[in-house]
Amino acid sequence: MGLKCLFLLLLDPFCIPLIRGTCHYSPYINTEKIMHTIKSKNPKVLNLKPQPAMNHDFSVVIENVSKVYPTPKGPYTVLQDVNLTVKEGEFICVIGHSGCGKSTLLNMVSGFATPTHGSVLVNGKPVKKPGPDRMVVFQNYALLPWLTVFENVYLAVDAVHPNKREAEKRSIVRDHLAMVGLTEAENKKPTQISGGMKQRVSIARALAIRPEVLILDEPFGALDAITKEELQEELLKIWNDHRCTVLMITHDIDEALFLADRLVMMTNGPAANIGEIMNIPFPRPRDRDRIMEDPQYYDLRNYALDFLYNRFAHDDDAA
Ligand SMILES: Nc1ncnc2c1ncn2[C@@H]1O[C@H](COP(=O)(O)OP(=O)(O)OP(=O)(O)O)[C@@H](O)[C@H]1O
Repeated sequence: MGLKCLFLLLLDPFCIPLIRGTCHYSPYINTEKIMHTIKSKNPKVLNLKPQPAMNHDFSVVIENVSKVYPTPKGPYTVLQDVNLTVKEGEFICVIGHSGCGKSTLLNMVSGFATPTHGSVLVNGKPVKKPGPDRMVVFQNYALLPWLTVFENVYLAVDAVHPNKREAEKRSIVRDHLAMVGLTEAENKKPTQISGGMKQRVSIARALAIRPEVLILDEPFGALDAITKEELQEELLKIWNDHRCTVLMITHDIDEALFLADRLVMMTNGPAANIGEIMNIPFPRPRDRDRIMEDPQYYDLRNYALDFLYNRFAHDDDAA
C-alpha cells in the first residue's frame, strides 16, 4: 500500500513546478524570410481551420474552460474560455510561450487541477481527479531513485492492477521495457542510466497502464538533439502500434510538425486562449527527411513561428 501511495504521489501537482523548462525554439530562422513566406501565402492553403467532428468521436472535450488562481495580489486568470475537442487516437501538440498556461490546461485533463469555470470531459465523463486512464510523462522523468528500472514500472502496474497475477504483471513490465529497448537495463537504478533511458522508463511506465490519454509535458525538453530525435521516432512507432490519444506540450515546432496531427497554438497570458489550431497534413507513417523536403513543411513552420514571434510575441522575444 505504501508503495502504491508513492506511485500516486508521483502524479502529485507538487512535481510540476520542478519540471519547468526553458524555451528552445530553433534559433536559425530569418524573420524577413518568414514574413515574406507568410505574406505570400493564403492561410487557407495551410488548412488551418479546426475541422468539425462528431461528438461521439471525442476522447477529450475541453469546454469553455477558465482557470483563475488566487494570488496575494488578487485573482490571476491564467486561461479564459478555452475550447478544444480531441478525437480518439489523435496526436495533439500544444505550443505557446512560457507561462501562458499549457501545463495548467493539461493538468485539468490529467485531473491535477480543476477548472474554475467550464468542464473537461474524457470519454464523456467529467474529469474530477487523476486516474490511470490518463497517464502523464514529465520532463524530469519522476522515477523513484531507490528502485530499479523494472521496479519503477512494476510499481505502476501493481498499483493499477492489484488483482492481476504476479506473473502477468511481470510480463506486462517486461513487454513494455522491451518496447522501449530497455530489457538489458531492467536491473539498473535511475542513477545508472542516461537521461534518454530514464525518459524511456517513464514512457514505458505510462504505457504499461494502457491509458486512454497519454499526456506528455515537454518530455524531451532536457535531452540532447540526437536522443530527442530517437525518442520522437520511438514514440511515433509505439503510438502507431498502440493508438491512444496523445496531448503533448512542446517548445519545439519541428517536433510538433513531425509528431502531431494538429498543433494547438496558445496566445499569451494572462487570460490565455487557443489562438489557432494548425492541421498537420503529412501522411503516416512519417519519415523525417521526407516531410522536411515537403514544401508545405516550411510554410507550416513559418506560420507557427510568425504566430509566436510576431503575432503573439513575448516580451522576452525582443531581446
Ligand atoms: N498554483 C498556482 N498558483 C498561482 N499561479 C500559478 C499556479 N500554477 C501556475 N501558476 C501560474 O499560471 C501561469 C501558467 O503556468 P503554466 O505552468 O501552466 O504555464 P506553461 O505555459 O506551462 O509554462 P512553461 O512553458 O514555462 O512550462 C504562470 O504564470 C504560473 O506562474
